[in-house]
Parts: sequence; C-alpha cells; structure tokens
Amino acid sequence: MSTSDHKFEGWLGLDPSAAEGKMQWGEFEPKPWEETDVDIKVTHCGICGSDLHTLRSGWGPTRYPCVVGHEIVGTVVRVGSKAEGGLKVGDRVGVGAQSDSCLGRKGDCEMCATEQENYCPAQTGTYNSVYLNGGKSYGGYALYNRTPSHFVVKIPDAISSAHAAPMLCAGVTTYSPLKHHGVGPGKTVGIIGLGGLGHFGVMWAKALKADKVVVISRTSGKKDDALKLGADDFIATAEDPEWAKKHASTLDVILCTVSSSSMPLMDYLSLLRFDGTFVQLGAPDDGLPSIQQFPLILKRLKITGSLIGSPNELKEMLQLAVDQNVRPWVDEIPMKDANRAIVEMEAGKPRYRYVLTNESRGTTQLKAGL
Ligand SMILES: NC(=O)c1ccc[n+]([C@@H]2O[C@H](COP(=O)([O-])OP(=O)(O)OC[C@H]3O[C@@H](n4cnc5c(N)ncnc54)[C@H](O)[C@@H]3O)[C@@H](O)[C@H]2O)c1
Ligand SMILES: [Zn+2]
Repeated sequence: MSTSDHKFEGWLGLDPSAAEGKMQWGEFEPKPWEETDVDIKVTHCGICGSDLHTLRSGWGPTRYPCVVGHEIVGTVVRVGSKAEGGLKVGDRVGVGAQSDSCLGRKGDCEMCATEQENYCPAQTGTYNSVYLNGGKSYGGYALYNRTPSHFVVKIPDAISSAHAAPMLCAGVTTYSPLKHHGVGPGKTVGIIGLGGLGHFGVMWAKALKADKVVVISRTSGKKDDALKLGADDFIATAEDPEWAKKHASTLDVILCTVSSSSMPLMDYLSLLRFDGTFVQLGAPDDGLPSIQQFPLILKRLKITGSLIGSPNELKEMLQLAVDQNVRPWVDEIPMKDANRAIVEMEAGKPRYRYVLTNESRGTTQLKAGL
C-alpha cells in the first residue's frame, strides 16, 4: 500500500477502559504529511509503563482516540524530500517516546540548540500529543507510523528489531541519567524496581563499568534474574525489616523506576552516601510520597528527575549496546494480542519487556484475530 492516500490502522484507546484491555482496532488520521517526515511500516513495538498511564488517563485527560506505543521499530516506506539523516526506503529504523520538538522553529530554544531536544518546551510525544502543524501524534500499536525524520534513528545491523524496540524508551531513559550523573568506575548504583526500565538500568550500569550495582525490589522473586542481568547485590525490602539500616550510605546514584506512589522514599534516600543523587524516573498517577528535610540537609543529597533521552543519546546508547553486547530480555507477542499483553503488563508479568510484532501479519489477519 502507499501511505500517502490512506488512513493508518492500529489499536485505538477510546476511553480509560482501554487500559483494562479494551482497545479497539480501527483507523486513524496520521499527522498531515510534511517533507521532513518519514513513514514507517511498523514491525515491532515495545509495551512501556507509560502506555498504561496514558490509556487510563492517569496523567490527566488523554486525547482519545489514542494509539499508544513509543518503542517503535520498522521499515521506512516513504521519505520526505527534506528528511534528515540520509534515510532511505527500506532502512530499518526506530522511534522512541519523542517524535518532534521545535528544532528552533519557534525562535531561540536553548534545549534544541544544545541537542537536548527531549527537554524542549514544545516537544511532541510520540502519542497523545500535537505537532506544530496541528496533527495529532499516534504511536506504534499500529501497522504504520509517521514521524519527523529528526527523531527517527537507524538501527545498527547487530541489534535485532525485537531487542532494539525497548531500547528506544526504556533503554535511553535509564542510559541518559546514568551517563549524566557520571556512573562509571568508582561509583555504586542502586536500581529500584526491576521492570522494563530497571532491567536496562542494571545492564547499562555494568556496561559503563560501575563498581557495584544493587537491585532494590519488594520480594526476592526476581533475585536470580537480577544476578543474571549483572547485579552484584539484591535487597528485598518486604522481606527484611532491617534492610535500610543494613545498606545505609552505600550508594552514589539511585534510579527509581517505581510507578506507584506507595514507596518508602525516605528509606530509599538513606541508602545514599554523602552527595548522592536520587533520580526519579517512574511517574506515578498520584505523585510521590512527602519528603523530610534533615536527611537531605545532613548528607547534601540531591533529588532529581530525568526525561527519556535525546536523538544523540539514542545513537550513543545503541552503539554502547553493540560494543558491550547489551540486549534486553523480551517476549514477542503478536500485535493482534495487544489487549491481552497490556493486561499482563499491568499485572507485572513481563520478564522484562513485551514487544508487539506485526511481522508477516497483514491487516486481514489482524482483523480476523480480533
Ligand atoms: N522518566 C521518563 O522519561 C520515563 C520513561 C519511560 C517510562 N517512565 C515511567 O517509568 C515507570 C516504569 O516503567 P516500566 O516500563 O519500567 O514499567 P514496568 O512495569 O516494566 O516496571 C516497573 C517495576 O516497578 C516495580 N515496582 C512497582 N512498585 C514498586 C515498589 N514499591 N518497590 C519496588 N518495585 C516496585 C514493578 O513490580 C515493576 O517491575 C512508569 O511509571 C513509566 O511511566 C518514565
Ligand atoms: Zn516509555
């Protein structure tokens, strides 16, 4: 099919019940085409925790109909005459959680000028967002995707599409803060929550040669996995009341990927050494627990956050994955089973990322499978 004269098809969330596995297959109107755009035949799309927050309007009202999915890999089928990056029809490419920014079109933008496009105030999310030309953004639980070329990255030959997909959000969201906060030799790192983001956090911290990586989880159910992923130690907070005391002041940098507000934040902070940094990545629907001042004051602690990664960081991370042989643990699930997959994601089943796949499935088969 030519993508120029068709609507696209995908899994539409129509109201918050979509997050309970009630997405419906249907047509949507991609953004109006611009010559800087690329159309991609989606072969793979990872399922990120953010897809669930958005489907259920957890972060405020979602712009339904909404097609989620921002760990997209596929094949280029159409390239605009002004596309960047030497992209060609047939290239294997990826799109992460950001699909546009002002790129200077709105005047001076310090973030775009310094290649930190992910912090551009006018950034467009890959779904549930609006482009500067007024079109809505739709994600990768679909057959096709249209994205401005600046936010389309080539996938290195050495990385399979199923492995590349989760790197584009979960991967870069953990890689970027580890790099930014100087994780490497001499640093000890804690990763709270072993899910899609968390399992990448462990692997990147090891690939960056951190001295020690500790996983902090509620139970010891994932301990063996954590050690296989490269972790040096594991803390099960629900199984040892003394955990915070035993491990006090041992970590330099903590990434917190927990997506619910019921977390012992002050105990987590007590694990940091003097001058340590706590990076919140998880984005609970109902915010974070309150913070007491003295632990911060007494150890000069820093609490910060981090948002996905820039196009340059995506490229850097893919290269690190090639050089250090970092690959996520994925389960491939046919696109037709997306509703089942998101219900299982909500229940915490993936070990550690589900990737929806359209490979060798046409529209007819998808419809037949509904
Ligand atoms: N900051 C960003 O740029 C960014 C990017 C992507 C995702 N996110 C957010 O990160 C969060 C995690 O996303 P994900 O895709 O890794 O989800 P996930 O479900 O794969 O992983 C979350 C993990 O946290 C664990 N967990 C939940 N509560 C916990 C607790 N109290 N203690 C310890 N572990 C706990 C869960 O069991 C699960 O393993 C979501 O809120 C998502 O929206 C943020
Ligand atoms: Zn994501």
